[in-house]
Amino acid sequence: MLGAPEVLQFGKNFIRLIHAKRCLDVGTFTGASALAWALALPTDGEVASFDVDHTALNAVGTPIFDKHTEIKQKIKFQLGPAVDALDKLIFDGESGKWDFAFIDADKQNYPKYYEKCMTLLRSGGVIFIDNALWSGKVATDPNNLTEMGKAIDETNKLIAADEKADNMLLNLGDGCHVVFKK
Ligand SMILES: C[S@@+](CC[C@H](N)C(=O)[O-])C[C@H]1O[C@@H](n2cnc3c(N)ncnc32)[C@H](O)[C@@H]1O
Repeated sequence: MLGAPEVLQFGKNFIRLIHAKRCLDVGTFTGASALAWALALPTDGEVASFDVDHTALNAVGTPIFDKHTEIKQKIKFQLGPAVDALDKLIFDGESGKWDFAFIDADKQNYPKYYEKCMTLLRSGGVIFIDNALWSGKVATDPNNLTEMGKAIDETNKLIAADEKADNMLLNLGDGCHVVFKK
């Protein structure tokens, strides 16, 4: 599912506010979130977008990106598990060199995505975690969560307890957990 338009717009505003140049996009789907970040970045900005499946990207996003090469040249779409891709960036010495991350792939891996994106972000960088309220269930029905809901709840608690971060969990879209790396 696409990120909610208000979440994508909010992210674009943050990217401009923190003068971001390098964005991690965990979960490509059609490429809508990668497009949003690319539109907010300067000409020399870059988005690394990860997904295990490029069916939706090829069907919906690629025909649009092909017509707009100035946007396409800012985005690198990588096929494969995002955990592996983030680990490779860390292995390649990319820690502390990214400005913004959007976490919006498989929910079970959210805690791992959070930790890896925190490693990759510079001080002052920002992470958005999408679906952080999980239709409100993490607040209203915390004892009856699915495995996906439990992973989101775990991530929210991990963030709240993280001394390396300041955070705000917003009722925006399906919940947007905004994290500031100190
Ligand atoms: C909610 S969609 C992403 C939507 C996109 N961020 C947007 O706003 O347009 C989630 C995506 O995560 C991908 N995904 C699922 N498991 C994954 C994994 N292990 N690694 C990378 N991507 C994964 C799915 O294939 C799906 O396209």
